[in-house]
Order: sequence, then C-alpha cells, then structure tokens
Amino acid sequence: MPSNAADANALHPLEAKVLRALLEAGRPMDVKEVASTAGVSVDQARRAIEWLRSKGLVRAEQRAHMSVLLGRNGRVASEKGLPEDVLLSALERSGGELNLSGLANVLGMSPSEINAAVGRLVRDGFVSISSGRLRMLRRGPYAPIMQSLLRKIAEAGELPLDSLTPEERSALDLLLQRPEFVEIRESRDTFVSITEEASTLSRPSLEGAVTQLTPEDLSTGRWRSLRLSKLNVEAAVPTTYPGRRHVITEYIRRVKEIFTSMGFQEISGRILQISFWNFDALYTPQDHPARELQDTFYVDTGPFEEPPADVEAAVKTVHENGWRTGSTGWGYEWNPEEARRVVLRTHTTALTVRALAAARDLPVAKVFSVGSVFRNEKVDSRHLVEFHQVEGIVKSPDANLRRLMGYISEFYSRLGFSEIKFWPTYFPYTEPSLQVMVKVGGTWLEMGGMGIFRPEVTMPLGVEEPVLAWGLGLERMIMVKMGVSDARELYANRLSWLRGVPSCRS
Ligand SMILES: N[C@@H](Cc1ccccc1)C(=O)O
Repeated sequence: MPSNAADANALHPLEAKVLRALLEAGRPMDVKEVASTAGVSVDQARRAIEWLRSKGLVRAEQRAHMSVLLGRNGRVASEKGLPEDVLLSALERSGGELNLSGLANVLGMSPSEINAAVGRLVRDGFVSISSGRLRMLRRGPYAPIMQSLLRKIAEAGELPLDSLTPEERSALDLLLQRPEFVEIRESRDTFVSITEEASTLSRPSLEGAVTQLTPEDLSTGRWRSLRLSKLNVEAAVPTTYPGRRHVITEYIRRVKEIFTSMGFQEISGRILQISFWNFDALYTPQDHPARELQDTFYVDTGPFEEPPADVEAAVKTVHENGWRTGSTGWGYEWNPEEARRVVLRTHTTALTVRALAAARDLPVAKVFSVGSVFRNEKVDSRHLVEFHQVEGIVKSPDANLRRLMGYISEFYSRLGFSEIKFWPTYFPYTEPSLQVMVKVGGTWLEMGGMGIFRPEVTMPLGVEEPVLAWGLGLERMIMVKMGVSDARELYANRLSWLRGVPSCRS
C-alpha cells in the first residue's frame, strides 16, 4: 500500500470507514467505539487504525479513563428496581399501609436494607411512620434518574464516566453512597484521533476503493470505473493458532521418516510383555537389580503367552552354564516362573529381540521401533514414568561396531545434531556396549545405549550373524531441540508453550 496520504487510491474500504467515523465524531474515540460507529469488527478497526497510523492519518495514544460498573446490589436493583420503589409498590398493593415488623417477609430484603430504604423514604416525604405502621404519602417512582442510570450501566456493562450528564453524575454520587451498588474503575484504552493531514483529505478519497468485484460489476462493465483497492500483503493480522500435532507426535513422525529412509522396517508390539522377552532372552540374570519392583512395574496378571519351547530351553541353559556360547553363564538355577511374570516393558529392546527371533532365517534384517516404555521412577525434571525409546537392530554378516556408530551418527545428523561421540558402557546383553553422547551448548548429554548383541542373546534365538542394537531416548532428543530443561513440560500441555513450539527446526 502506498504510504502517501494524499494518494486517494490508497485507502482500503476499512480505512475509509474508520476515517469517516472519526471525522464525523470530531473527537478521539477508543477502538471499540471506532468499531461500532464505523460498523466494523474490533479486529478490523484495529487493523485499519494500524494502516492509517503508518500513513500518518491517525494518531493512537494510550489514555487512562474512568468508567462505572454495577456492584452486586446494583445489579439486583437494575432488574427489580431500587429498594425504595420495591417498598412503595408493596405499599400501593396493600392499600397504602403496612406493618413495619412484617416487611422483611413481604419484600425479601435484609433488615438493614429495609431500614435504609424506609429512612430515605421518610426523609424525602414519601412515607410516614406512626405506631409501628408505614403509611404512604406520595407515589413513586422514588428516584427515576438513579433507576435509569442503573439500567444504562447494566446494558453497557461499563459506562465511561465522562459520558454521563450532570443529572446522571449527581445520581451516581448518591449510588456511590450505597454499599455494592456501583464501582468506579480506571482502565487504559487506546484512543484514536485524526491528524491534520487526514482532515485535508477530499471527499471522494474517503469513499474507499472496492475490494471485491461482483458478477454484476463484471457483466455490466461497471468494473471499468471502479477504484480497486490494492492488496497489502504485509498488513499486520491477528495471530491465529490452527490445530496442529503435538510436538511428541511430530518428532515420532520425523524419527520414523529418517529410519525408513535409511532402509529400516518399522515394528511395533505390545506394552505388556512376559519377563522372558523383556529380560531373560536379553541375558539379564533373574536377580538383576533392574528387575526389582523399584525399577520395573510388574502387572498382577497371569502370563498371556508362552516363550517358544526351544528358545526357552536354550535361554535356560545359557543363564545356567553358558550353553554352546563359550561363556560360563551366570551360574544359578534359572526359574521358568520368573520368566513368565508380566511387566510393563521397561525398554523396547523387548520388541527387537522378538523380531530377531522371528527373523532368524533371514540373513539380513534392519528393523526399528518407536514406542513407550515404563520405569518405576520418581518423576522429576529428568525422569518420567512413561517415556519413548527409539530402538533398532541390524542383523547382517558384515555388521560391526564401526557400522553401528555409522548408523547412529547418520541418524543424529539427519535430526540436526552435528557433534556426537561414543563412550564405553555396560549392558548385560551387548559386548561391546556404547553410550551415545551429543554436545549441546558446551555439555555432553547422554542420549542412549547400544552395542553388539552377545552370543548369549543371539545363539539361543538361532541367530548366527552379528546383530547391532540400540535404544535411544526420544524425550531427551526433543528437550535438547526445544531447549526444554524439564521433561515434564513436554507433557504438561500448556497451550502457550505448545503454540510457541516451532514446526520446523533443523
Ligand atoms: N535397552 C537399553 C538401550 C540399549 C538397547 C540395545 C542395546 C544396548 C542398549 C536401555 O533401555 O537403555
């Protein structure tokens, strides 16, 4: 949009409407008033004011102003009438006289309200009291201006103080003496006024230009003489928040895309597993601390499946004496009951080891999975009870540690982590075992574990080839990406945070 105010073509219809409203009013108005006099929405008014301001046609300034609102009693009185009027009409209904003592029942008002109302009516000569009886001297209404002011405030919700007439001002003073009738509030509003430059604009330029052509405009040829408004593609618009996927879902999709594009097949499986797959098949001894209740959620249900008999026999022997693997095993008596206890899977390695058992006849297998796992931990900024792992294996005659590091480096670099390194560590089921670390803002963070499955794992499954395996934390990754230091934030679902999460980030 041209910035020259004198350019008559420059006005958008919204601007023209707003300017006309301001010119006709001849005084500054707040945005709401501008909107209602110009017949546009508050949002449209804001936009038009912003455009006009950048063209130097209007000025906007913050101003404090006082307005009056109804209190609790004021709201009642605005509907039912002032207590005085309620009293007067009750008197009128009962022939002009009433017993003072029974009034509370008749009127449903509190004694103090009744006393105050009776006091005022006596003072102003509407009623008199003698020997406990109230007698009407004059008919209502008691204070019509007060009453109409209450209604006016009720309608407006909030009435600017400076819009009151002098009579209304004095009615307001009286209302202010009554408890919880009215309340004065100071608020800040943007007031808009026209500049010198705007007052010199010619009439036709205020007519505004056309934003939309109708079929008639086209068929009658009228479009030739119409002034078409120019499009301002840089106009400020209100921020909108369309629906979007949750950041966790978004990331899971990205991770899946990366592994798929690296030639991996996705697998999934159940959240409940028998210990056999979660621990035993992974050569984790039955007295391993990770199996304790503090770390693992055991589910109080019978086993819903049996391990394959041949695999179970081999796993038992491997735990007891190393079977044909060349190791001496753990040297204890393996308990088949223990292997049948049902757990909430503590890692998704339970899924990949099953996939491996199923793929024992394939020379090459590359599978991955993204799934939730459960650990019986105290929730804090770094630990959740339920979180996700990105798990995978590569079974191949030429698999080796170098390739494993290659796959993982490739995965992280596609996610945008450039500095990563590997660190030796220990898992019961891999040898060698590594930890992968990524560098974030000067510190190295541990992202997950990996290694080459031990023969004690692969041989009982009937697998001869070397198998690379890893399990990486998903939440960690997202926290680093999003600059979140508290894992709980990811699941707190604070709208303000969710809305601010960028959709694209390398
Ligand atoms: N299961 C391990 C990760 C891992 C997977 C596969 C091999 C080695 C390590 C964990 O939960 O931390």
